[in-house]
Amino acid sequence: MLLETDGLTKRFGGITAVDGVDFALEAGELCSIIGPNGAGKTTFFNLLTGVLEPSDGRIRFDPAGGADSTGSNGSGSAGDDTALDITAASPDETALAGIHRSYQITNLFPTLSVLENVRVAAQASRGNDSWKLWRNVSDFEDHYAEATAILERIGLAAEAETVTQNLSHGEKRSLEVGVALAGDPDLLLLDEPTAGVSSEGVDEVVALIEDVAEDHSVMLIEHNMEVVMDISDRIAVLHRGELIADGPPEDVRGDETVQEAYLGGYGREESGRDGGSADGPAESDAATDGGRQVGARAGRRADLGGDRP
Ligand SMILES: Nc1ncnc2c1ncn2[C@@H]1O[C@H](COP(=O)(O)OP(=O)(O)OP(=O)(O)O)[C@@H](O)[C@H]1O
Repeated sequence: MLLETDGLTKRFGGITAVDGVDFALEAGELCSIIGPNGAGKTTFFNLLTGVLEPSDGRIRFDPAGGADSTGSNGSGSAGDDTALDITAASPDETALAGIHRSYQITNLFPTLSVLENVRVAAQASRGNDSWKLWRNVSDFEDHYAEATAILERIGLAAEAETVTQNLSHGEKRSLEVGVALAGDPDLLLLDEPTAGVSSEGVDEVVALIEDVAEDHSVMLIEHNMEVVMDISDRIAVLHRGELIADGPPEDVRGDETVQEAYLGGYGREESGRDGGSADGPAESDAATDGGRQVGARAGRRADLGGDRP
């Protein structure tokens, strides 16, 4: 197990934003967190990254156990000796432990170049030592090389010298993912990476998430249900701070409680149109919906393999 929460709770005065959540993530999973506005999704991310301290409960993170479990279907446990208790960790500490995050509202340096945004993140991800004035010049070269490789991966190599504020909204969201990738985290938390992105841009951001999920564990907050149903290995549903469902997309889509709390009929219509396929929307349906190719994530892995720097 890579990440485990046990009774995780956050209260703000009389509001319980996250309410006794028991959640676990296996290494290599892409798990989407969905739920209505105010369900507690961002608060959950804020707890996992140390932005907020829990009122109750515990968070454990086990990159070593997670690494061991890759390929063996999660034999490690966050209860093993290698697990870190990050319940009270600061954002710096969770980042150094291997949890990086992108934000709902863009969090880039607008006047720096695209390359500089990633290079600075690569430098910062090495911890405080990398800021020392007498640091080795080869550190700069390493950070530069890492940033360049990340730009290749996120499709922004041609924009390396562009001032960030001149990027399109979709490109900025991709760059956010690039910044989160710097320092090679074990777990990436992506907060609404497609928010505000045009339909053509959504395709690119989704392809990037799928690519990144090939060699990282990913948790994704996303309101676009087509994206969520398409790319998730698993979906966890929060409602009024409680985890009301947690399972594969087809199970969550068919869950009556989830339908009532959030989906409001989504997927029932899909089942009617595509003959009840459990693998998500049919290709023909998706082609009329923004032209985006859909299909089970596992089915696309072969296409994506080997393209990365
Ligand atoms: N710092 C805060 N102080 C007080 N209440 C807060 C704070 N942050 C969040 N809340 C409350 O906690 C609840 C959960 O909010 P949260 O932002 O986590 O929901 P969400 O599921 O991310 O919503 P959205 O989809 O709209 O982003 C809401 O009732 C919200 O008003």
